[in-house]
Amino acid sequence: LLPTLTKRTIKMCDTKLNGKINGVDGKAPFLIGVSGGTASGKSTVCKRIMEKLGQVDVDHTQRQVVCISQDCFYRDLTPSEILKAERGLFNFDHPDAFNEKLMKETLMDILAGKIVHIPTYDYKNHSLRRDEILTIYPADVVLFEGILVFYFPEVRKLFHMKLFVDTDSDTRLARRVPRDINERGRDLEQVLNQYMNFVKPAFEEFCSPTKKFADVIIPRGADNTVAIDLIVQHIREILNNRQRNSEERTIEVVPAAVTLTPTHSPAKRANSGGDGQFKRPH
Ligand SMILES: Nc1ncnc2c1ncn2[C@@H]1O[C@H](COP(=O)(O)OP(=O)(O)O)[C@@H](O)[C@H]1O
Ligand SMILES: O=c1ccn([C@@H]2O[C@H](COP(=O)(O)O)[C@@H](O)[C@H]2O)c(=O)[nH]1
Repeated sequence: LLPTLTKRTIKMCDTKLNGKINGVDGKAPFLIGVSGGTASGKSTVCKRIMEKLGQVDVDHTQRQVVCISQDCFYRDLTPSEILKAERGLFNFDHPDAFNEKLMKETLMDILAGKIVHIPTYDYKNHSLRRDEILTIYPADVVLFEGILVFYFPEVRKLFHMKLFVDTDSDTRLARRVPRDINERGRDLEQVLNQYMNFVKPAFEEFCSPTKKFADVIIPRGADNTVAIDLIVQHIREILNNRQRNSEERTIEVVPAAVTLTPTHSPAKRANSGGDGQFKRPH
């Protein structure tokens, strides 16, 4: 006797986490790089995008859009470098300050649909906080923001879309000073010295030249609501298309607990090319 079959429609790459892989079934997340000088508004632009896509109040495990800061990929400093950093003599705006390998590997893991764990960054102590780990769950859209996200070719080529937040340097300095004093434990003299010795020259040498790689340049950062709305609209269209494509790729399968011989399987007959393999509908 054949068991009664319950047909169930699943997506091609149905997985354990919320029934989806990368948020978009069987597809890598849409990876967006967001660069720009210090205090240009990168994080604020990302926050606006998340807000407009209705993500801010969503539980972390369920988010369709997530944002990661490149600052979580600063490399560990040697003891002598820590001493330099404490005296304001370490260049945190130079590409060598970052762990390029880990950055690339983590983004590749994200693109492969893996859950990744990254430490947070402690600006006061110039070090990664391995006691405060962020868990990044698979999402449909991943924003990766930082001053040098387009600098490293191997990282740059992973992005599906590249944004550059272009805010003039006076405005950036005027925003960095209070932020670093209020949030990052600096005093005025330290902020200005670091800016003149490292931040400004490194911006000109390493960050600004990467603007040419951007698909979209956002003048005035988060003030530019027109640009942000257009980007959000574009992301929505991409997500809708991917969703539509994944629905077209659905197949019918038999519940795993039911074992059938191929010739007697209505489900198989409906989807089989005669070789016992399920086929995608055309
Ligand atoms: N459009 C804006 N108007 C006023 N303040 C802003 C604006 N965008 C950002 N800021 C402030 O400037 C500082 C730096 O912004 P942030 O988004 O953190 O820049 P980044 O991520 O590029 O370093 C923050 O204190 C933020 O609140
Ligand atoms: O220990 C540190 C690490 C980094 N910085 C500065 O941070 C900015 C990058 O962050 P933004 O949010 O893009 O401004 C970079 O310019 C570094 O100088 C630091 O001061 N101390």
